[in-house]
Amino acid sequence: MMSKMYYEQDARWELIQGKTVAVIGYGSQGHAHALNLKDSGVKVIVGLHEGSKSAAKAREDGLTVTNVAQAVACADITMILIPDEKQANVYATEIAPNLKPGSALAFAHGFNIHFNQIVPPANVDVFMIAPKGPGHLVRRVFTEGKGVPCLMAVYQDFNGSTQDLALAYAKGIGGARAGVLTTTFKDETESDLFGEQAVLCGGVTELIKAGFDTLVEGGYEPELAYFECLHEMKLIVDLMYEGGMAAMRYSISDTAEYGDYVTGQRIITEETRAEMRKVLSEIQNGTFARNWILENQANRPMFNAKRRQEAAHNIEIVGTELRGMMSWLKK
Ligand SMILES: NC(=O)C1=CN([C@@H]2O[C@H](COP(=O)(O)OP(=O)(O)OC[C@H]3O[C@@H](n4cnc5c(N)ncnc54)[C@H](OP(=O)(O)O)[C@@H]3O)[C@@H](O)[C@H]2O)C=CC1
Ligand SMILES: CC[C@](O)(C(C)=O)C(=O)O
Ligand SMILES: [Mg+2]
Ligand SMILES: [Mg+2]
Repeated sequence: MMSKMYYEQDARWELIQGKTVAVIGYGSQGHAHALNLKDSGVKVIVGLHEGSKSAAKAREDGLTVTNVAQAVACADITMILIPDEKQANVYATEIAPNLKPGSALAFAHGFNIHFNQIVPPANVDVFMIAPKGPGHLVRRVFTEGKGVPCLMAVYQDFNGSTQDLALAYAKGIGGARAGVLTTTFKDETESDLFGEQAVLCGGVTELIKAGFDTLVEGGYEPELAYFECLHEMKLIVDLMYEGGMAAMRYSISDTAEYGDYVTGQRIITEETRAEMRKVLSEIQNGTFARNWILENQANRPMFNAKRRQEAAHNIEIVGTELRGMMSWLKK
């Protein structure tokens, strides 16, 4: 059975009204949560470290900025929105010693709780509101009067109303305009990691590059390969986003639809599906989390090398040139 979906009218706004939210971090999610909450009438303090690059931006945006310890000390809700790999250390040194008993600790992703990198004290509420979209869209769609759907989970219910508090928080960032689905920290963490690795980020970028490389190796112009494999991806995904696969297939030619049916399964084969199951099991058994934690402890040798290699791929060079000519992409 489908989990219950909550909307704005289900939220008990009085639980967050008059409260102070410390948003720790002012990056992709941080700026969106802080600004959306402020626009919803919630008191927000942004907590950042000494010498933070984003502090000036937060102040320019009209927010109060302090160090992390001070922000946490006066907060009723502390939302941790710094990178996952930095959270455990900042939690131990600056957040835990300043958490008010009876306050709430909140996350937008369950990694650190689920994999035991953060173990909260028993006298706080612990919840998650995880927007199912990038932070910049969480802000953009809010300013357009819409919202990004969110997952909601409660890990610890000290005050007895943590789920209602979480829902009020989701309303404050605009998520309840689109719908808020209940889940657990475990299910959000595992499904989010799987989705971004196998489908949304890892899967899609490798698929696009493989298509681009095949066309270029076949003698076609890189510009043509870029339009075909990357640019048009958004247009096709937009149709699926709006109406599912059937709506996309309604809009494309029957030739494309026939090609879709006969070729798709030659690309995503049983071998690919078996590998997906392996990826999922390595997420579930903690192998991925351990590797990511160790990679950071080693100062990211693999991550940094891969970032450099990926930036040098021909599709990025051609894409930068072509996007420079797309007047509609310029601010
Ligand atoms: N990115 C996304 O859209 C999504 C992210 N999430 C989750 O949200 C959380 C935040 O991710 P994301 O928004 O990508 O994070 P970002 O990488 O965008 O966070 C960067 C922010 O954290 C600050 N920061 C870095 N180190 C510290 C520190 N030691 N103390 C205080 N502030 C610090 C940075 O400051 P500085 O100015 O110095 O760089 C910057 O303001 C994660 O749990 C993630 O999994 C969930 C859904 C989607
Ligand atoms: C898809 C990547 C994501 O999970 C997200 C934007 O939802 C993330 O961790 O950034
Ligand atoms: Mg995600
Ligand atoms: Mg994620």
